[in-house]
Amino acid sequence: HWGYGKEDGPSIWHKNFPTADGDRQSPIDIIPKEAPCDPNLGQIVLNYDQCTSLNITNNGHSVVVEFDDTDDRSVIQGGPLDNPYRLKQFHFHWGGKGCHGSEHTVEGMSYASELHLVHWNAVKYKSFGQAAEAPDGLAVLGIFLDTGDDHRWLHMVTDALYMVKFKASVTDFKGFNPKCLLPSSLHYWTYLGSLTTPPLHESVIWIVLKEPIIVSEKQLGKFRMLLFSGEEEDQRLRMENNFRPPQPLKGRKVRSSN
Ligand SMILES: Nc1nnc(SCC(=O)Nc2ccc(S(N)(=O)=O)cc2)s1
Ligand SMILES: [Zn+2]
Repeated sequence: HWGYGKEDGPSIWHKNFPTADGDRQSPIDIIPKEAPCDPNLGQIVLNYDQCTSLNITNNGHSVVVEFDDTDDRSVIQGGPLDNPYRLKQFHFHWGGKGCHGSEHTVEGMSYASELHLVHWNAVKYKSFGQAAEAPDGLAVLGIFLDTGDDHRWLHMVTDALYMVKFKASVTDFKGFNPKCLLPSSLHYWTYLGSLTTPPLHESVIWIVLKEPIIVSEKQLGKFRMLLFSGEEEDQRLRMENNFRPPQPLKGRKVRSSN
């Protein structure tokens, strides 16, 4: 199976997932001066107030908070999107102690971590799985995490991490509204890309916010107590550096909201 190690990491994924060498792979290095402002790009609108988080789980690659996506309760719309996209889950990517772990980079600079809010086009497709294989099926909102003071709400996620230390563990996680994890500005870059982990489907409209949120080293450290490995496995592989490096742009244009 795939992972982030020497034997099963991003440089090997192409063997089982040939899409890894495709023309619209993610993440990418974003170069702001090569991402012109497009006046036709409206603002993005997030309606998360009725959202229903269900559980938090360690899937062996990241920690994921899943939502009830059986109706249009929580959606993202506007910006580059032609339809509202339904919130399905959010998860994080992070580095090791002291080194950075974001997936997108900005002029070669990486942040400490990156939060991905994953949405799917329930107007055009009947299921997440079907949308995940369509060129306009998914919209992922990427938010950079930088280090500084404690984030006043992130503790609600980090306090639950001890419950999902091992791969395949899951615990209830109701009533969490991810709106509290947004930065003050919703200015963004957008481009056509892919899932950043296998199956690497080229089905994502990426919306990456320019302004990072600030979390503390202590809060980030709690993510590193998670394990890639399951309770029954003997080796204790600490979950860290679960990020894919930037991929070739292959002529794609990155646009900027104002
Ligand atoms: N038919 C299918 N069902 N499910 C899948 S893939 C499951 C899934 O949500 N994968 C996923 C992988 C990476 C990302 S990410 N890091 O946000 O690009 C988001 C989501 S394909
Ligand atoms: Zn992700």
